[in-house]
Amino acid sequence: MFEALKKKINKTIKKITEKISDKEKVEETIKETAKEETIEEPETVEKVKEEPEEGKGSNIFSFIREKTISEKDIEDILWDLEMSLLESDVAIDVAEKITDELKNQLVGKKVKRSTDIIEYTQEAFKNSIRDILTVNGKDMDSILQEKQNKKEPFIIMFVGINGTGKTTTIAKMAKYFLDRGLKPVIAASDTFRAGAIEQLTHHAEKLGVKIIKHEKGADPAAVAFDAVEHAKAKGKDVVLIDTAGRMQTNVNLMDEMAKIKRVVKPDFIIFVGDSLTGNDAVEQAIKFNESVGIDAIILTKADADAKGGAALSIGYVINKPIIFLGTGQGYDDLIEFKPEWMIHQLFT
Ligand SMILES: Nc1nc2c(ncn2[C@@H]2O[C@H](COP(=O)(O)OP(=O)(O)OP(=O)(O)O)[C@@H](O)[C@H]2O)c(=O)[nH]1
Repeated sequence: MFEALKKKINKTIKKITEKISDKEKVEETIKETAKEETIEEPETVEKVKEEPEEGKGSNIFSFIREKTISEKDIEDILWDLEMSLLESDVAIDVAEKITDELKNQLVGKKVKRSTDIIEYTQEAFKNSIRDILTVNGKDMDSILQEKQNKKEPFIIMFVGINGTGKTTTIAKMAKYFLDRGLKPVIAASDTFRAGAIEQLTHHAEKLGVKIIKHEKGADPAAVAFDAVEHAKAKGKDVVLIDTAGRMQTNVNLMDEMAKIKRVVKPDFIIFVGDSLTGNDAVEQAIKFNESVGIDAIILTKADADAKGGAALSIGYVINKPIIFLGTGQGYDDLIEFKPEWMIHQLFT
């Protein structure tokens, strides 16, 4: 997951370290000290730099003369970084924020050893990524708890275009609530395609979850309404509403979403996007947020996503948190998304 993004970060850290470390000076000092201390001379400076773990060659790193990092030292490298982030489908605002924050945090720093540079640059990266990913929003668990206290069903509406993995995600969420001892019911409100109703029915049967469905072409809001009524009557805890996803630009579709919203007043609206589509997922999220209003994001197919551009950008751009990532086709392939989790993926 996110291997390409991880590579870009490591490459930038390496480039900054090489640029700031005075290579000639290091080589010279290594030779002198090797003579004085009769320590074994390393083959090349690069070799030592490739092994910056504690203890290994640590005396070598201390030979770099103290230096203050200047803007000039890193501007070209940050420019290259920004370009390569854009190539990875990182949104422009996010790519700019990362490079600006790196610049702010690094320029003026005094460094004595290349390990300082590695450490500072890594910290600067982590801080800027943490800032970008930390988006406050409605807390799903607190709302669920409130609804439980009131003995009312928690109503979640899922929006997003076809093919992103919305149906599979609804099934995964049904499993998520089942695993927590809650009783979900599914509303097949994508009545535009018969296939969607069939597919959802298949998942519901496999999970042993009740599905409320009407014929193809029926009013999606009526299906959602019936599911909520069913939940109230049968003491179900959560209503999971599927919706159509013809095209995010389709006015009728957005009207349909607005009608479902008006009729069932969902407690929580989740946008489901395919992380592999990068900037397209971000654009879709913007459109759905503008016309329906969304509370949180689930990004699917993160297991196959090397770029990580959508995961890094989508929450920041629409100012709504990613709450889960889809990581496979199985019902349990859903992980809670936390900024620290992503930082861990990128830096270990
Ligand atoms: N690898 C992987 N595949 C996924 C994930 N989520 C969904 N898929 C697959 O993506 C394909 C599309 O998923 P669906 O759930 O059918 O997508 P949808 O958005 O409901 O699309 P429609 O059925 O066209 O409305 C299916 O083959 C899923 O198994 C995921 O997190 N990882």
